[in-house]
Amino acid sequence: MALDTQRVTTPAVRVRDLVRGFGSTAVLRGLDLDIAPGQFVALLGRSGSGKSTLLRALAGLDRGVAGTGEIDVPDQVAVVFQDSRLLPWQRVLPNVVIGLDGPNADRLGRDALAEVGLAGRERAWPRELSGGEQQRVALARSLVREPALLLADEPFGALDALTRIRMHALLRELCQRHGPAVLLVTHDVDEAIVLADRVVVLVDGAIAVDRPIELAQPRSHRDPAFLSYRYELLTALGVDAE
Ligand SMILES: Nc1ncnc2c1ncn2[C@@H]1O[C@H](COP(=O)(O)OP(=O)(O)OP(=O)(O)O)[C@@H](O)[C@H]1O
Repeated sequence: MALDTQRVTTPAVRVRDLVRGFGSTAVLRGLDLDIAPGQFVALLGRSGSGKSTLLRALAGLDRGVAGTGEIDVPDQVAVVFQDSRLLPWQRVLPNVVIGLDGPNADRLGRDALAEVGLAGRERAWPRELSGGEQQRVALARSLVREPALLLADEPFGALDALTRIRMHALLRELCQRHGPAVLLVTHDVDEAIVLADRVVVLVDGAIAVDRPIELAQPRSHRDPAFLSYRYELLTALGVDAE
């Protein structure tokens, strides 16, 4: 019983008093953030506010940077960036299962590709895929590892508006099925409201707004409640939301 209680209350991500800077410039100034297991959090902030710095810190990618504070993340963390970072000299399937051991790796990779709508493209080269398809492969490569935490830095930033909308639905579906905690960095307020259980806004190096999005899925931009979240978040970002 005590163990169960502990499991329910232990966050997937726990950040306390995180300070990160470059030279004399402080970027994160005592940031606190918890993300519950399976929770989808979108991170908004103005350009240069430190969103990628936070994500890189959580991913363990910034060891050279001066900083203090506590960061607890699960062992299994996957990261998706704006560009797919596929190896151009490897076909699609080997890109998905790269670094994966065991006799089932190829089968798991094929299943993951089918999940992202790319069954039959296992032997294609990355250059033969569209930008959206390459991001689908990047998602398959992440999810085949069943991460407890998915970190995504503007994963749809380079895609056209229609592809972006399709990718939103896909990401939401994949996350519901696989259940990782998610931290999605985005510039796009609507994307944050469409996808996230909770939206946090980074201002002056700390979380200034932490807003649960209490709308059923799928979410409509025309819903008055959607517009009210948009107004609040744009205002927090210092954008004239009138
Ligand atoms: N390796 C680095 N060396 C020096 N300064 C850096 C480095 N990485 C980031 N910075 C600085 O830290 C600040 C925050 O950068 P970061 O990339 O985290 O912002 P961001 O919120 O992700 O911005 P954007 O939305 O434009 O991608 C910026 O002022 C940036 O110039």
